[in-house]
Amino acid sequence: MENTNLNRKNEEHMVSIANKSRNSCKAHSQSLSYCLRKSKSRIPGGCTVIVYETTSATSSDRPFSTLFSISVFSEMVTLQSARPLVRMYEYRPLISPSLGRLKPANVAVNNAIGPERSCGGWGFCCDAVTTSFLQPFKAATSNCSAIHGKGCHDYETSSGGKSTNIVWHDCPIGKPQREKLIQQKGCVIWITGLSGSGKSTLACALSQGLHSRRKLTYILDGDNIRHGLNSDLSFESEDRAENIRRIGEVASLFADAGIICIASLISPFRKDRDACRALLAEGDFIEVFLDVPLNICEARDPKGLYKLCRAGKIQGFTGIDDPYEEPLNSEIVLQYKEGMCSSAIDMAERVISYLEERGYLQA
Ligand SMILES: Nc1ncnc2c1ncn2[C@@H]1O[C@H](COP(=O)(O)OS(=O)(=O)O)[C@@H](OP(=O)(O)O)[C@H]1O
Ligand SMILES: Nc1ncnc2c1ncn2[C@@H]1O[C@H](COP(=O)(O)OP(=O)(O)O)[C@@H](O)[C@H]1O
Repeated sequence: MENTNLNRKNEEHMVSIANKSRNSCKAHSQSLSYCLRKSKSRIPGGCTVIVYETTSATSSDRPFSTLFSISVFSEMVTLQSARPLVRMYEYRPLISPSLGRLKPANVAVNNAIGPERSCGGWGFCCDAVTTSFLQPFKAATSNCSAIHGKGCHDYETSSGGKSTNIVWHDCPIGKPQREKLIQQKGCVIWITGLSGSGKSTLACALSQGLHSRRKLTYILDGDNIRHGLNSDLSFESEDRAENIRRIGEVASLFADAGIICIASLISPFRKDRDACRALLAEGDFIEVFLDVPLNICEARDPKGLYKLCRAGKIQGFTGIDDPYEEPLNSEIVLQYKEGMCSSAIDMAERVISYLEERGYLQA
């Protein structure tokens, strides 16, 4: 009897937060799990959440995405019998920047997994009231049993890379509270382009333009970060990927702090940029492609690096003997046209207008 009441209560709670989230998603075109996280909705104790891959879907606007299904069950599910309270779908990148390649699952919802068969998908039970929808993804590692384990715990531990038995701590002061305080919305402006395309100049003009409007920014410039945090990294492709991953993670923390973070780095590989995009809520990652042809960048050559490369003194230089994958769907493309290049200030104003139109310059 007690259990039935608990299940009914859970069911009502989950349906109400799902409805609320769907409505707010419509309004803000944000992902369901993000909305749930943002609305601080909680999965009730005793529920099971299963996240699994529904289809591998690639389309022109979501080239690296997979459709995932998130199902919430009212209790610890048993095979065959389970009917989810709520089922949601959401696109997620195939590659998780912090967890590597996500493990594809092979379960159908009516063949839902229980604790004893946890590795068919990413199931885990959540008992702690602090569980939020962010965590199924954070917790989704190949080591499902560590999550599902022997049942519910007071604290749900998860794994991330080499860290095991870690617990996500929440605080009532979150991004919205910080944003209200500084009257702006945290986001990442990701400037990509060849060496010499004008990334650092644009980043600086943008920071100045926003500063004069009393908006808080911080620049993460590839060159600068390689002097400190990333000084252990070379220009080999794995190290470039790690450079981008770290800067993406730091940028997302800045955005979470409510700051307009301007990341300016070559970031030559699409999948690395898309992985950084996936760290943020929809809309909060604004990719700016400085589309300047190689011959113009080479003619500028402010650091003399192209000359050194042509002289054979530098190997693996982007655009010469190392690849640059142009973005396909940048929010903003700033193009160099037939001898015409807008000034950095004009370009910065275009980005600022974009932010203004989308409400990022107010809380
Ligand atoms: N091999 C090679 N290829 C490209 N760039 C090189 C290389 N060696 C040194 N540099 C200098 O490093 C700056 C690029 O660093 P990033 O961190 O932005 O690069 S990456 O995103 O990891 O590809 C880049 O700075 P920018 O000119 O500001 O782009 C160069 O000054
Ligand atoms: N909009 C622009 N028009 C003309 N020259 C520019 C523009 N932006 C940057 N530059 C010049 O191009 C060179 C490279 O700029 P920089 O910002 O250092 O590029 P990156 O950071 O992409 O290597 C510098 O000499 C800079 O003065």
